[in-house]
Amino acid sequence: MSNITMSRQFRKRLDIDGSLKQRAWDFLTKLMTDPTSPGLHIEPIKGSRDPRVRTGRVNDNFRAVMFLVAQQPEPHFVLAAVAKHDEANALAERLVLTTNPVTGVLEVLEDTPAHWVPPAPAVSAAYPGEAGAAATSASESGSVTAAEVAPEVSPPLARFTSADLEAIGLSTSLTARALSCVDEDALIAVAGDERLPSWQGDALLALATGASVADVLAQLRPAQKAPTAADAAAASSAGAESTTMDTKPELVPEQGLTPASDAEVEAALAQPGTLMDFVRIETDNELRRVLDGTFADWRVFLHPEQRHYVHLDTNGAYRLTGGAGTGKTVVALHRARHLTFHKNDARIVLTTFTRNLADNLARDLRMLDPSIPQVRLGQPGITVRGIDQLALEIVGSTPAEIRAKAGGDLLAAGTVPGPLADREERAAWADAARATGLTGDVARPSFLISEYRMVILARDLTTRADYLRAPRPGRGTRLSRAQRMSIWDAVEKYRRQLALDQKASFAEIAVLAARCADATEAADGRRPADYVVVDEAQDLHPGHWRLLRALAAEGPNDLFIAEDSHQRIYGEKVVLSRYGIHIRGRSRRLTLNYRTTAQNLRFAVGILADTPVTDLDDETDSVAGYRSAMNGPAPALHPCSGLTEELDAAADTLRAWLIPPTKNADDSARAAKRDGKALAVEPGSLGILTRSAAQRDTVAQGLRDRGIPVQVVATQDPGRADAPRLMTMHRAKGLEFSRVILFGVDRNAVPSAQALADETPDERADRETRERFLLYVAASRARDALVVLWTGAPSPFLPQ
Ligand SMILES: Nc1ncnc2c1ncn2[C@@H]1O[C@H](COP(=O)(O)OP(=O)(O)OP(=O)(O)O)[C@@H](O)[C@H]1O
Repeated sequence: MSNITMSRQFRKRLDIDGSLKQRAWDFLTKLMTDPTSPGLHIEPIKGSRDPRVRTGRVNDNFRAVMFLVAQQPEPHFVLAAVAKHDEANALAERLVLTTNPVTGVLEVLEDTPAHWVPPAPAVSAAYPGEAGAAATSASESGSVTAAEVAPEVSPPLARFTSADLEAIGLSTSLTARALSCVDEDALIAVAGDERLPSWQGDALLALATGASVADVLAQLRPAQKAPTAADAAAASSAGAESTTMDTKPELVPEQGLTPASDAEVEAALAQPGTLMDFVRIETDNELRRVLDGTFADWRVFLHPEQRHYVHLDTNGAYRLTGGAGTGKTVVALHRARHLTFHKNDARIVLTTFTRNLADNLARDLRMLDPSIPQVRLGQPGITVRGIDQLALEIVGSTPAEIRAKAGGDLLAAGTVPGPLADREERAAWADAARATGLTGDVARPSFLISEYRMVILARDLTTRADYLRAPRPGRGTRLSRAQRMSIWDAVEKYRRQLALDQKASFAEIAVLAARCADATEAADGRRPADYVVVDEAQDLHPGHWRLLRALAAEGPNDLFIAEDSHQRIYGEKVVLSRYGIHIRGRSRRLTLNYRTTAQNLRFAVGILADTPVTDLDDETDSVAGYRSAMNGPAPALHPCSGLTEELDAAADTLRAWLIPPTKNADDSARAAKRDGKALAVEPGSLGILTRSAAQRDTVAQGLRDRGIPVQVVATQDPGRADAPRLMTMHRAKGLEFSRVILFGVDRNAVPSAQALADETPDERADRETRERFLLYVAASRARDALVVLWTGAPSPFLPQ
């Protein structure tokens, strides 16, 4: 038997050449069960820099390059690479398994001075410095600042000296390169280099976006004391040789690398930075989990921050926020899985805003770990549901007598109400307002729906007297006593009608479900879940929060909330403490974007334009430190003169993306894949997003007329890979695409003039903010490329 640890590069290579995967599975299972098996052909390499290096036969052409790092109690192999025979042997000669002397992170480095240094960054012509010049300067003075390197510009690392960067464990040459970057794009080119250990690129970007040296070290070495300013100063004045708290004389030397001892390797495997690039595999099941499916980093290699929040034991409700694409959903999935191991027979609810998003969560959870039971509510395992679906299930499954008692004013004699569609809900309020003679802004269905949801249901008000007295925090429109009286008349009328129809809005069903869960607990002492994990929480309304509070008893790890206040596109702002959910002091933010290129991210953040945003704790939320390590083209902005031209532009863009297959397409695709180059995109990974459903249907017809088939995604996603997906911006919430066209981003469409007109004057400002957030959500769905089209005047939300 043996243990194996697999590097990200090794796993990735198997995906580039899919046929290797089965062979790798055979090789690795054999290696784990009997490392002495002669079929493995494990051989040391003569003259290798690291004496522990071995190669093994994966198939006739390919060999694995690995390190045998321990023999006792069982052999332990660290798999570094898989490559063609000769390439593997050559690599094996040069590779060294080492640990970073400062951070203790495991690193596989080539023992050649140049290899791990990324190509020269694209610096502007005005920039006088060279990486070499910076390095010379650093070695002469012991420390050089980015501002010294490029005095006439404001480099992203201007706040730091070379000693600062070296104190984190970055090599002298990488430090020089990073400090020589005059703008963010240049730094991303350096930091995003695939060959760098992941933690190093991330550390550079974190420093560039506001983190301190101490912050970076605290994340990478959580158990150790972060250096103080005095430590840093001492390190700086002592020069590179003594900047580290380690006793080693040199920081990440680039030649003459010292192989790490077995004990150092063992210790490194526990470091969060190591787990960004390495995974230890001890069982067949774990091996299957790592190898199965297409390569998806998120299933195996988490950022140290993400890992922290997955494993964190909380004292009660906990909130994780972060910009679009920072991996909140990934953390929610891993955390739900982690909680299944937390206690025997744990009952976990993983929920989100819509049924479609819940279907995606269920799919991704299966992808993450098919062995985790996805179960019905109340059973051991994970129940994945949209929050409204969950509410309906609870109401439906509560014994009739308990439900009847809990229902009170909201239920017709213990029935299970049918949910009202949005349209029906608006009509019911319009009828109630008309019937009771309610007039003015407060008679608008949009106002009444929100008053009912945010005040009456939120506080479970059942009498007129309660409503007349109730505080209405956060409501934009002030109400006189007479207005409240009239509104209550409308509420009674609305409720009577719904009781007759045996219907209820989803907001009412959520409150009913909360009451049912409370009543069941009072009757038999048990709530439906032990732990609740909720994603996309920024859009939940007070009824949802009451339900979430009622699902699991208050206690450690009871409620984990993933949200981004900048993506609130549906409901009004909610402050959780008003609903018995206390997160003060238990709230953190993710900042590394894994989805979008830095160019798209900058554009999406530009849409927010410093709009003041408060979070579920009523504290200011910001996008500080939000960063991406991926480079791509700048978003393309196309003004058009009319609908025809806009449709032509969309069709041309899609055609260019959907490169038509040529005679030799198969060969070139295979070659591109083998070389790790980008392929022409899958049609189903392209997204076209519109502000309204009507516009979506116009675009569908327009594109089909131009010979481009599209899949219109309304409620259910057909999920076909053979045509671009067309949907509203609202429907795209929580999704992602390789490339996106935002269609019709005109002044009247975003913000939607119709949506604004629907609101009372006092509620209009919040609605406008939500329209801005909607454009931010839409723009942040694109991974690689973003095209924005409009006719006439552009949306005022587009960044200049
Ligand atoms: N550790 C990781 N390694 C690689 N990819 C990751 C990692 N974490 C997240 N991703 C990828 O980044 C993308 C965004 O992740 P995710 O959907 O979890 O972000 P999010 O914060 O929930 O986004 P949004 O708020 O926009 O819904 C996904 O493609 C996901 O697979």
